[in-house]
Amino acid sequence: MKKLYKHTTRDIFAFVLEDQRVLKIENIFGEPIEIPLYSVFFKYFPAEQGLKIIAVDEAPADVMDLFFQVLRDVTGQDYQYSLGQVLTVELSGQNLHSETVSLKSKAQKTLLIATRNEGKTREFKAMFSQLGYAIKNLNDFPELPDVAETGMTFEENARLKAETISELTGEMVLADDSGLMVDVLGGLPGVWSARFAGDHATDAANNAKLLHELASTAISPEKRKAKFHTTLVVAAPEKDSLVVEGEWPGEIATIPKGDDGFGYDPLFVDEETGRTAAQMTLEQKNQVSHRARALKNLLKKWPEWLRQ
Ligand SMILES: O=P(O)(O)OP(=O)(O)OP(=O)(O)OC[C@H]1O[C@@H](n2cnc3c(O)ncnc32)[C@H](O)[C@@H]1O
Ligand SMILES: [Mg+2]
Repeated sequence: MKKLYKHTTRDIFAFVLEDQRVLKIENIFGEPIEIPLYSVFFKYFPAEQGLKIIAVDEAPADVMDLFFQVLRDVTGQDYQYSLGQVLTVELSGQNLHSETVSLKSKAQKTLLIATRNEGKTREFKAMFSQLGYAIKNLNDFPELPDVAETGMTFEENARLKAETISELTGEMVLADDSGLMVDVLGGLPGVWSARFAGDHATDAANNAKLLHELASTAISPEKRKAKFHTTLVVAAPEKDSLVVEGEWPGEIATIPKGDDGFGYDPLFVDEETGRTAAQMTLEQKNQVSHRARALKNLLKKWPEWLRQ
């Protein structure tokens, strides 16, 4: 028999999941509840075990309370917490953990993007803020693992990132796998864009390698045709993932230009305007980029997919 925990006054229940390292928080009747407990869960909850919390009404502070009650019970440690702008966890009067949090207001939804790339995240933040979503990425959850991109296609890698993190958190998760595809290089660097000049290569090293590869073979502009590609995957528990793509045609400049953006932006010349992506403001890039086009395709399918 699973041990069932219940909040002292509210109809909020919890039980421990054996052999499943997830934290699932469900709200039966209302909106999904956003509660900043993942870091604490992955840090302190016994390894190999998960927790499912079911709330009958939306009461984030009481869900917190029940979570810490269970944590104390399963660890035998007297963890205490306080919650304001910052969530702190204490043991025997000693501060163990501090994290800036905002308990979700009903109007604002949060979407987790399975990326550690702050350049991508900035672009998504701007695009999603117009849709009423706040964005978090994996840098907000240091306890979540890095997902190895072992796939040979953008879709395989985007699925790996979205589905792994969704399984671990029990939340809906978006992932982006993207890259630059240069015609004369047969589509390279493609899925290897982040690692073109070697594992953990800097953007500058990747750009230098690209210029080097094109120096002898591709002198004329028509030989320097390229496109940016994005595949987006949204994964959620008990659902088949949603997959969409977007592409942005252009060519590779002979010298880097512009200071904005990230990655290959200083070398990627937009076909329409002749400017590099790094010469555009974030807003301008978000009108035309591969990521923006993929998001547009996502928004066409997302509402129907959410209803399924
Ligand atoms: O996997 P995550 O954590 O999302 O971050 P990443 O940087 O490894 O991202 P990818 O695996 O999708 O690799 C894509 C690489 O392609 C490049 N890239 C993707 N989109 C870009 C853009 O909009 N502008 C410039 N370069 C981009 C950039 O070098 C990225 O590191
Ligand atoms: Mg990556």
